[in-house]
Amino acid sequence: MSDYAVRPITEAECRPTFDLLVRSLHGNPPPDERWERVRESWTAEGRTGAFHDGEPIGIASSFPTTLTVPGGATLEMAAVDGVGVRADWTRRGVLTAMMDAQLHDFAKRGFPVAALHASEALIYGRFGYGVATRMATMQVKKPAPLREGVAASGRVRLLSTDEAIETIPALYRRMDSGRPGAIVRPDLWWPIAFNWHLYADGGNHRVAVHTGPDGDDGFAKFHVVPQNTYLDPERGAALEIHDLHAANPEALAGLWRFLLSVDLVEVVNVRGRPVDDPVGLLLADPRRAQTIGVDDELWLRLIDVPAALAARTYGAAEPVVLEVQDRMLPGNRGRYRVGSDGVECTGADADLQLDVDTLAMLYLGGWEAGPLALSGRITGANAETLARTDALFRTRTQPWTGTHF
Ligand SMILES: CC(=O)SCCNC(=O)CCNC(=O)[C@H](O)C(C)(C)COP(=O)(O)OP(=O)(O)OC[C@H]1O[C@@H](n2cnc3c(N)ncnc32)[C@H](O)[C@@H]1OP(=O)(O)O
Repeated sequence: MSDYAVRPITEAECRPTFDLLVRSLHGNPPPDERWERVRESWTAEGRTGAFHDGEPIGIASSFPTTLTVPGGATLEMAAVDGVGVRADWTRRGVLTAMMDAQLHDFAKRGFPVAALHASEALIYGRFGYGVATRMATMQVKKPAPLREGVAASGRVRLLSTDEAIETIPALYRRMDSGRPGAIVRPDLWWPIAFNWHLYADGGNHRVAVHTGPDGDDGFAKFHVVPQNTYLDPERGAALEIHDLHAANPEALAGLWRFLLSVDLVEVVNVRGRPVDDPVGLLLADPRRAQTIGVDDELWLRLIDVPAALAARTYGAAEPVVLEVQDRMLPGNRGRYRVGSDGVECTGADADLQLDVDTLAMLYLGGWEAGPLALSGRITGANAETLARTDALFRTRTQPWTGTHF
């Protein structure tokens, strides 16, 4: 029998579990004033803790949102936003116990999918999470003027902290990209993930908004980091973009034109962009923009495989029969016939076998079946079956979430 208990946290346990999370990520727990700004975002609902003698030793937190899937439908999603185990309790199965409790809780509450961003890539595959979207890190070296003829006729203005907190959530809501992988940012996301960084003690980020003919249609949150030193006093700063969303090509170009024009900056860095981000194509000299890394973004967990498979659309191809394994949620095990006319459970012979984490990788269209087979994640398929799988699962745009949680 274990010497800790895993259970939902109470309201009184919100702050100690938040502090535990922050400490597990090597941060400093917030003083009272900062805690006041985020406490409404960290309620007891959806938070599972591990306790020893009444003291929290682990936390696995989540909030409800929705995920856009290929074809444009949205699915209720549990967003796992904070996982940590106290350093003196690690590698004793605390996370495993919390994940088990959390997955069954999500199933009971009717979430067909869950997702997270992983601090390390070795942790979550064992619990059935697979990398469903990837993100690019890009760097633009100045000077980097836009290509002649790029339409960027709108205006960009900087917001005060209060204006940003007031206006950006509504602007983001209006900019539904329809891209597979996008999520709704619920009210509780903003204080903890966006507003927090606008205050001097949280990062001093600035927010720029683009206005086109129909009103505000894009924004960028950024932060300028000095790079000058005693021996190199004139070195330009690095401008780091933390959140960039545009409703149309003109807004995207207008925001980039502004960000690349900020004085005393020699380089603009941006993480978390879609892997098909077009910034290089906007520039007169495309080599000024480089993709310097591609990382995993959204780790997706299919909680209810039949419901998730049925929610998305598929390309035109003959059906494939997938045989799915799931160690933690055995109800998902089985064979599914996936075709352009829909999905059904079947007793037919399987065309290929895969685990539920690999199915999550295919699900939003972020991976081709070939590399998944070459790496042993898909078994039993010949080249024709893999081509058919791609024709069914491939999406028009690369999936991208663009919201960190
Ligand atoms: C969604 C998010 O919030 S991501 C943030 C995750 N949190 C952090 O990174 C904070 C710092 N780390 C921690 O708090 C903890 O180390 C955790 C949460 C990552 C892991 O918690 P633990 O209680 O140690 O995990 P647990 O003992 O259940 O380990 C389960 C398995 O995963 C493995 N594992 C756990 N963490 C890691 C890791 N960081 N790297 C490699 N393997 C790991 C264990 O070795 C174990 O493997 P086994 O089943 O083959 O023996």
